[in-house]
Amino acid sequence: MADELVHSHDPNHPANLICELCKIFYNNGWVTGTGGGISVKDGDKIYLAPSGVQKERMVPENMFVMDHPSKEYLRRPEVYKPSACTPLFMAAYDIRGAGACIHTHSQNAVMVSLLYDKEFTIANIEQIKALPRVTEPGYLGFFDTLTIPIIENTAHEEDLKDSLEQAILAYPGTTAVLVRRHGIYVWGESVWKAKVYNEAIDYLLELAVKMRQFGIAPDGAIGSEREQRRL
Ligand SMILES: CSCCC(=O)C(=O)COP(=O)(O)O
Ligand SMILES: [Zn+2]
Repeated sequence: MADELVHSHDPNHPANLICELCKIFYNNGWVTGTGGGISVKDGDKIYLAPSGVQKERMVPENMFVMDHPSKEYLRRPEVYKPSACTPLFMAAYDIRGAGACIHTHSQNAVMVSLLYDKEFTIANIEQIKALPRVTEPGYLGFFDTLTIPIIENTAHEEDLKDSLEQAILAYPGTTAVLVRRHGIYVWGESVWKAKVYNEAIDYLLELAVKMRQFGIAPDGAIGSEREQRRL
């Protein structure tokens, strides 16, 4: 097998990064119980994790490598199947030209998907400034509203492909899609941007759940929370 594709002493090699980042994600409760994962693109090569494994225990030799232009596997460990998230990751690469895509089973994402209908919105929170405008250069501002579409879950992860693609096209400004009762997909131009976007979004999802518990609308006008405190 083409082991040279995944063996490297460079900590920034995609096969090493996937293992390192999945440990961090596991410790955040984002990829526990084998759920979730991350894919990284390096030039024409797409690095993918195996399906159904403990994501925090993976080693570089477990990785699949796909040639993006031909969609042929350059490396395919025989004992595993590629992640069921592969068609979803491919949507981020094909439609948005992403450099990495993260999928988590964050409870904050699941809770928000239960509290909101078609889309999640939040405004006037400093952390929004970590997120990109996407349709134009630069980042959202404090007074902007972050909107993330929500799609319905399916019995099998790979069957989410069509609705995820539709959501990406319907929301050209989004860098994430929530999946009801399941989790979230977040992508970015590079692995580090995807990581930061996922962290910022998860922070905002958690905050929104807490705000709603206090009767504060996460996309409400500034000052409305003070009205709430006076009640
Ligand atoms: C309990 S995990 C169910 C499958 C799933 O939702 C997921 O994200 C993991 O898929 P993979 O094939 O990468 O293990
Ligand atoms: Zn999943």
